[in-house]
Amino acid sequence: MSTKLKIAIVGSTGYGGVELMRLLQSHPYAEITSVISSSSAGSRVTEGYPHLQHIREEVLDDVDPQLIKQKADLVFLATPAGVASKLAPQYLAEGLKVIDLSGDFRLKDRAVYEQWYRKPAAEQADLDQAIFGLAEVYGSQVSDAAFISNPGCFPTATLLGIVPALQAGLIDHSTLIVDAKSGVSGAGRGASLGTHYSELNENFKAYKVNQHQHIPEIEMVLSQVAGEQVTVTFTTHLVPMTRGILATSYAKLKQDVTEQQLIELYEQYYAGRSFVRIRPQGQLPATKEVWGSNYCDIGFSVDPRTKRVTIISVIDNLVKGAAGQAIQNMNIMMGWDETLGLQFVPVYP
Ligand SMILES: NC(=O)C1=CN([C@@H]2O[C@H](COP(=O)(O)OP(=O)(O)OC[C@H]3O[C@@H](n4cnc5c(N)ncnc54)[C@H](OP(=O)(O)O)[C@@H]3O)[C@@H](O)[C@H]2O)C=CC1
Ligand SMILES: CC(=O)N[C@@H](CCC(=O)OP(=O)(O)O)C(=O)O
Repeated sequence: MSTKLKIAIVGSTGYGGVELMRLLQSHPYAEITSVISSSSAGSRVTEGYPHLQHIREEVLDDVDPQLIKQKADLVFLATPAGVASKLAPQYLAEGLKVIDLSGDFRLKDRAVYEQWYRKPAAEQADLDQAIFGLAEVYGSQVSDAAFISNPGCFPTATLLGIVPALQAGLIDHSTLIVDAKSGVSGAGRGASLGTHYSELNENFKAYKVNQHQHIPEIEMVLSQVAGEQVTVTFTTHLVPMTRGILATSYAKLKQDVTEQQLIELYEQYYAGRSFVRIRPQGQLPATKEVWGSNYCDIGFSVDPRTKRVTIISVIDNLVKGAAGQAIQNMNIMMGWDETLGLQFVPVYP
């Protein structure tokens, strides 16, 4: 390919933005041409992130859509909730492709967004344009898109773990319970009481119980897959580690199924997809086994006593849960192999 796709990153001073910068360095067909900050335009990326000494476009630009249009073809938005709903329509109007990492365009019902995010929702016409970028479930829609709403980190791990079993009619969805744990980088770079060292270290806590904004996103997809309304009990926990999400999903089985049958079902469902790895019988995944990579690893345990299945799925929240999945979506949008620039082996130990 002679000319590379030009990329702008809004929110490049945050964790999602900086992870996009790290990953895009090794993309063969894309190059970063603008890094953008709403609060520090004119300063240098390396002031906040000295590990990025080699970045060529290191002076931060402003969020101005016309400036970005001159410099880029595609914009990643890695901004807090409530920002992309205003910026994305402006970038789309300039003819830019947009991939939003926030929750602003995932929930198609404005009232549901406002209930869970407690912010004004995006306009309905913009919501209708945005394709929910869970490629392993909605692949063909992603390949036709110019505007992608990247899934949330917890929904990515949870949905990839549950969807094949639900679609095959193997689980009673009214019994679904999901227990999810995240490393602290999931909360972004900003300091807060709940995430500073002495609150987090040697500690393990549940948060946003029955109030997490990812509950309606998980229910939206599971309801589409089941063809009827699905509700879940979903509890998030903060773990004193930097990266990683582990989701444990429990459900009653509707029929006798062995672990080997589940493995075969999932391998079939994800055939041709590069980033979901199904573990062999008796092996359950851990967060370190996907650290720094775009993989989602899934393992099963069936309990014949309770007739329940336990599904464990793990991702790196900043890669498959955010920047890596966003680049995977960019690759699919552009008609490229989904693995371009993402063929990392997890960092271990
Ligand atoms: N961290 C994670 O694991 C994941 C995060 N996400 C989502 O991705 C988005 C980014 O998350 P993350 O990088 O962790 O968050 P951070 O808090 O680390 O960074 C967000 C960045 O957004 C920029 N920003 C803030 N306000 C505005 C504004 N009004 N206009 C433009 N830019 C603004 C800030 O940069 P500046 O002040 O320089 O403009 C800031 O650096 C969030 O919506 C988050 O929920 C999704 C999946 C996983
Ligand atoms: C550890 C931690 O605090 N994680 C965040 C993830 C937030 C996020 O990614 O939010 P959106 O997907 O809605 O943009 C949380 O649980 O709220």
